Amino acid sequence: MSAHGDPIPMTSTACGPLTGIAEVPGDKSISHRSLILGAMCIGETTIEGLLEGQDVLDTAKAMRAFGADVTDHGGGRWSVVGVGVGGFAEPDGVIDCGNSGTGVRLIMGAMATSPIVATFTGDASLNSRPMARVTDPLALFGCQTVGRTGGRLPMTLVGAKEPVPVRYTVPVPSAQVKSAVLLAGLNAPGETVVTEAEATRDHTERMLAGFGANISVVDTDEGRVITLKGQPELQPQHIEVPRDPSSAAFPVCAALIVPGSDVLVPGIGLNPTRAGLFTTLREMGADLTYENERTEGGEPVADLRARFSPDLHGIEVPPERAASMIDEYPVLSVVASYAKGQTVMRGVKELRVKESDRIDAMATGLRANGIDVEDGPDWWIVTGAGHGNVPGGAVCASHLDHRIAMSFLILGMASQDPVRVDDGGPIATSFPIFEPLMQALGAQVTRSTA
Ligand SMILES: O=C(O)C1=C[C@@H](OP(=O)(O)O)[C@@H](O)[C@H](O)C1
Ligand SMILES: C=C(OP(=O)(O)O)C(=O)O
Repeated sequence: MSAHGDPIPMTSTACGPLTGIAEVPGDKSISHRSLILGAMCIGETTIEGLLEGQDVLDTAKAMRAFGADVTDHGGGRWSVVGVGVGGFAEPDGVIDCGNSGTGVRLIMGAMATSPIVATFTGDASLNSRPMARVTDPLALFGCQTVGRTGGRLPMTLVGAKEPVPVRYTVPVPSAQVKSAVLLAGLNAPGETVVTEAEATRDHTERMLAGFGANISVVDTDEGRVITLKGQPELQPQHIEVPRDPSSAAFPVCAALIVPGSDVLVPGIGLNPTRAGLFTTLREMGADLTYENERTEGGEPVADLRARFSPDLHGIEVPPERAASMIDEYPVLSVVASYAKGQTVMRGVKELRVKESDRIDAMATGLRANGIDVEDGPDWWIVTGAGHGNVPGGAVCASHLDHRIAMSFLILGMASQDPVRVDDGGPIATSFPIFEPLMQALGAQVTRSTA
């Protein structure tokens, strides 16, 4: 089933060269944070280029339920009139975050130190994902949780009436956990200190500083130590959301594997905590260049140019790079299928607790399409068939996971036989224009009967 309706079976058939300009939508991580931080200011935050994917729309709806005035002005322009730090109202109904781990975990953090009660739920995928990783540190602030066995949604949070600041070391590499603790720390008096052994995406830290919070980040032997002074008065901002590197990954990877392709993907955020895929692809021999490198809104940005790359070869992806490309492993495994030799991916246990078990979903679907994949608890190895030799021909389950659906559709763009996915509906959570954008480049992606 699709995340929000009937399943949408889709087929991808080998196509001629992909050419043109691929303007991918706004960054999903920054879009969620723009709405949530906007809701925590007094005054009006304006946003340009907001991702209007279902995940972010569900966060917008949630911010309204907590009392913020969120308006869609059309064309990706939005405004949020916030209620201030600690000003969240108690929602009347259940907060449904749909398919979005980022949405639910960040919102739980944002409400955990206010004296209100809120109940959260999501779709079948989200309701099977671990939430104790967030509710455990939120309990240290004084927030109570009642949920299903195993720390799953639906669950109710009773926000702390008299929150205390927290010192917390994040036990898994997760920007969502780090961000939930920082957002909770906003309404606790004194200093909240979060340590992460491995650097994860740092949008929350950068944006909190932009909104006027007193926040510092220090690199130590234990990792990154983030100190936030509680109870600031956040200042409303104007935010221009950069285009999403995780969405850019799809047209970029498609261009690398389809003979004759030459695609420009302009204005992509290349924050080092997000850009690991592009480094990896270049190490694999991809013809991928950064043009017009510049800084926008404090973030490094470039236009990516990807051309067909006939000499791709497998590599061992450094495990310490995993956090900076965590959402891109599914599509990397597709490029690895077209490379010569083995692509070895280790230190990626977190892939098993995303919208689906992404190692299992990709390994099963790639094997069905004639690719050799081995996998273990926190590793997997793809043995490439090389250009022209990827059989294809299978129907793949997308498991309510947008990145799995898009990855298999990319696989079919250069395989011997078409590749089908049982449900492309979840693509709308993060990349609602994927289908027309890829078609405009020359891809043959169609809705079909599976
Ligand atoms: O903070 C964020 O915006 C995100 C963090 C990552 O999740 P984890 O924190 O679970 O690694 C990533 O997979 C997700 O797509 C977005
Ligand atoms: C993991 C993802 O998102 P989330 O955790 O927000 O559901 C993703 O977009 O790949």
